[in-house]
Amino acid sequence: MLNQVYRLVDPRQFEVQTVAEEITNNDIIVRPRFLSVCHADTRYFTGQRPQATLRQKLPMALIHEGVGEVVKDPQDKFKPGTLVAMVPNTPFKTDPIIKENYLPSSKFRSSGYDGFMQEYVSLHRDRAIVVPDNFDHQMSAFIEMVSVGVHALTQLEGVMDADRKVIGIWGDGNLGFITATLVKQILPDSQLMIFGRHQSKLDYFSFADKTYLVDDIPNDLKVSQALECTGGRGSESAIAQIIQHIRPMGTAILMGVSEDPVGIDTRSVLAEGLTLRGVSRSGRVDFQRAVDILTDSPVTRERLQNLVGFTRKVSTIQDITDFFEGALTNYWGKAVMEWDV
Ligand SMILES: NC(=O)C1=CN([C@@H]2O[C@H](COP(=O)(O)OP(=O)(O)OC[C@H]3O[C@@H](n4cnc5c(N)ncnc54)[C@H](OP(=O)(O)O)[C@@H]3O)[C@@H](O)[C@H]2O)C=CC1
Ligand SMILES: O=C(CO)[C@H](O)[C@H](O)COP(=O)(O)O
Ligand SMILES: [Zn+2]
Repeated sequence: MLNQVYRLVDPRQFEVQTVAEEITNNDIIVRPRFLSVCHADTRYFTGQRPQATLRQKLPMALIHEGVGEVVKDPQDKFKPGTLVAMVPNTPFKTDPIIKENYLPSSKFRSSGYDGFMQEYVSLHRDRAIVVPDNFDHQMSAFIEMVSVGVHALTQLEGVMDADRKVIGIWGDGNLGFITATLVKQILPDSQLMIFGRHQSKLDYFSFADKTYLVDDIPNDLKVSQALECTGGRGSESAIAQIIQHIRPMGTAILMGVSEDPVGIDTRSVLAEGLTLRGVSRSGRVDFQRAVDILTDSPVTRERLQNLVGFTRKVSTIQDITDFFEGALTNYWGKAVMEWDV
């Protein structure tokens, strides 16, 4: 198949390249419909990754969050027109212990391998998860990020001690909001507290039990377990506050990506017997659990629809560039493009 792939060739510069692709009987062809931007994509778009990383990874199609319509299935199992969420992680090996998203042999789209900004995406058939008809399409575009939140909470469930009284989330942006909605479904008996930098963003977390600005947290406040959803330089102070406010032997799940190493007060981590668990990306099972939670919970779907922040139809390279520039200045919510190239 000859495919048109929209690749970032240099920071802020996209180019369409024609690529010959081999399709096997195990693949399906999907036409992308709604695509959502992750911070990882904006770091490539703006050239915030180190020069050596950019040299190694570009040219590359961005975007690892999206839904599309099945165009062709050689096995006729997916009907043409079926809406599917595309799983960006493509494993080539299995391991009894290491999950697919942590296997070094797996390929992750828009991080070294072409993402979803293509005319057609060829997917191994187990990388497509059917999206129910009653899901909002723009919200469905970021099911990948929901699956990351699901993966984080699944990891927390496996690691944490019996104290689930208070779950604290640091970060008042997209990942914090998604993870917060999931805490309400996965740990419904826990009190949910959000710690953020912007009152106007914290106001969106109306379903949380309590929200705090990070410079106004009571000294004696304690959380049982914590999730860090900040990233960048903000991770350092968020992790420091988590260490200060988590109960002894609590678990902190770290999700925010920082370009430079951040300092951690290991003396306190040791003294209090804390567990720090890193979480990155997600696998097929997390996507399926995410879709199941959304299917069973209309209120979660409604909350996540509130996270659609900036949308636009894109048809040309100029539209794509303008869309990414717009996503950079968008204050609240996910940037979702209707892919019409
Ligand atoms: N592990 C994974 O698989 C994934 C990781 N990520 C990463 O998660 C991070 C967050 O992504 P996203 O939610 O989309 O980004 P957002 O910018 O939407 O949200 C981050 C929010 O956290 C706030 N913040 C910064 N520092 C602190 C702090 N110390 N305490 C509390 N809040 C703070 C930010 O405020 P301000 O803007 O003022 O700094 C911002 O409002 C990024 O690094 C992203 O790359 C995203 C997806 C998956
Ligand atoms: O966003 C993510 C998953 O949804 C990850 O943070 C992202 O894949 C990290 O990739 P990179 O190493 O290219 O920054
Ligand atoms: Zn992402």
